[in-house]
Amino acid sequence: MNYSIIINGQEVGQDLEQLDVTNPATGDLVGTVPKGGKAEARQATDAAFEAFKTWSKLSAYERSEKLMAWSTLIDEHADEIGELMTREQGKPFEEAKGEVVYANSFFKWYAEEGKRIYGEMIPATVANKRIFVHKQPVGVVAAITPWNFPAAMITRKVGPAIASGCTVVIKPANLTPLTAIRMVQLAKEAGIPDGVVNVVTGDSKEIGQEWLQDMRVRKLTFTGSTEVGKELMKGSAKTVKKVSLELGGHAPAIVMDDANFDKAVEQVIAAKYRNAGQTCVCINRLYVHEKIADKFAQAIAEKSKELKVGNGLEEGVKIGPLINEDAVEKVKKHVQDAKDKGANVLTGGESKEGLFYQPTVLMNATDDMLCMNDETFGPLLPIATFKTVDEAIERANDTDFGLAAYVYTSSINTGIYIAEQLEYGIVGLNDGVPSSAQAPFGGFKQSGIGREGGHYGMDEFLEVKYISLDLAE
Ligand SMILES: NC(=O)C1=CN([C@@H]2O[C@H](COP(=O)(O)OP(=O)(O)OC[C@H]3O[C@@H](n4cnc5c(N)ncnc54)[C@H](OP(=O)(O)O)[C@@H]3O)[C@@H](O)[C@H]2O)C=CC1
Ligand SMILES: O=C(O)CCCC(=O)O
Repeated sequence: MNYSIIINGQEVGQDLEQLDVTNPATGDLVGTVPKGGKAEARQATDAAFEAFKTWSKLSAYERSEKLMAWSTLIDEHADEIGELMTREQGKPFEEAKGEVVYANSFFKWYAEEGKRIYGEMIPATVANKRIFVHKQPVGVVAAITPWNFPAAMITRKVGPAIASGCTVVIKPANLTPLTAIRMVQLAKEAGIPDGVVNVVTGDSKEIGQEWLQDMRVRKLTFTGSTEVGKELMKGSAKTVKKVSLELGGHAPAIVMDDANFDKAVEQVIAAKYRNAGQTCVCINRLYVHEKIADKFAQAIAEKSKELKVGNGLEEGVKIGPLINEDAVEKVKKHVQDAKDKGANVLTGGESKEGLFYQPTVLMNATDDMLCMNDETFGPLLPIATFKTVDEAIERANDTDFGLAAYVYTSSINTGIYIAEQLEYGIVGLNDGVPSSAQAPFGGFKQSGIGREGGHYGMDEFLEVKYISLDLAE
């Protein structure tokens, strides 16, 4: 099926060169999208800029109704969108449907939160003055999104943006653009006015450059690699845009000897293998207290072995394919390097035909291994041991990244002590799946700038205006 660029509510770009979107599980063609560039990016901005004039003037209640109508249509099409996502991205169908629900939770939450963009009145120094503070939508927003969460990365940017009165131009990843296009088609059906949400596929550099240099685009929101995030941040300086970046992670998990063993095993498995390990908050390295390390590692290996690898549309599959050959090569490189440096393979350690890789657990991981220093983005779990809490914290913090970290312990004091020392934006304390629409998601250090989710995520799309009134005649 041929999918289109959507600008001002119109499906365009059929006359352009078309890019193939393939199924990573089978290599089959799933659909095509137009290879848009500078011209389409500019037209999308024109549409969003025009639409902003009326959309931003609606009441929050009117915008909320439309966003809710869009979310209702997404609910009604959850199976269809989930299947499309599995076919273009690879994650198992149940997980893809779970992502649709998660994605839609941002629309539902922000449709309500848009009604609570409160201002302030601040006591003035002199009696005849009044100081009012209120918040206004920043304007046209450019959202550039990755392939690993084709629905949720759209909604957690677009939800708060349009709830607050902004309009949006989206560039989804060319590997997985179909989910985004399908959702934007539903926006029109739901009555979101033309031009409020536009989606452009194609040459990411050209599209990105066009938006970066355009003064009318007042905000850039990006999820993806740290390398591209840094380039976009640099480029945004030319027109001094507001910027939010959600970049790479390298999540550590610390398991104390007093942890609830079974729960910790279950949570580590959940936090490791979500989306075959291709999530920036997936556990990338596991530190287990030496007293329980062997037993814990064996339990993790047993559970990992049970996970069925295969095409995400097949019954019972828990681990789909990796996104492409580069991703498989990275996992292979990390496993080989770890083996060369003395790690023992407890399970897995081999790629399978195509883009599949077996869940792999390595014991005796050491701090000099690549997998302990670089985000693997795959189903690999290296396990290291530690003796003291402070040693574990120091090793967990010894990275340029700071997105998510995990702690497992039955002692609330130890848990809070560790959580407070960790230099991470998100800490899962006995919780392997901390992400949720109402909570602030984002990183310290080179994992990013700004937060998505919750009222923090709304602020990213708002300007603060201060009005000073002098009542003196
Ligand atoms: N934080 C996270 O959630 C994610 C982290 N990553 C990390 O990044 C690694 C690489 O993944 P990858 O998909 O290549 O991530 P990228 O950062 O390359 O891609 C993310 C998005 O940015 C676009 N993009 C790429 N280059 C530019 C540019 N110069 N100007 C404007 N837009 C651009 C991409 O477009 P297109 O792909 O269409 O060219 C895509 O839409 C992963 O292995 C992982 O480690 C990846 C995805 C998500
Ligand atoms: O950036 C990512 O990898 C998506 C995070 C998914 C989540 O919200 O947990």
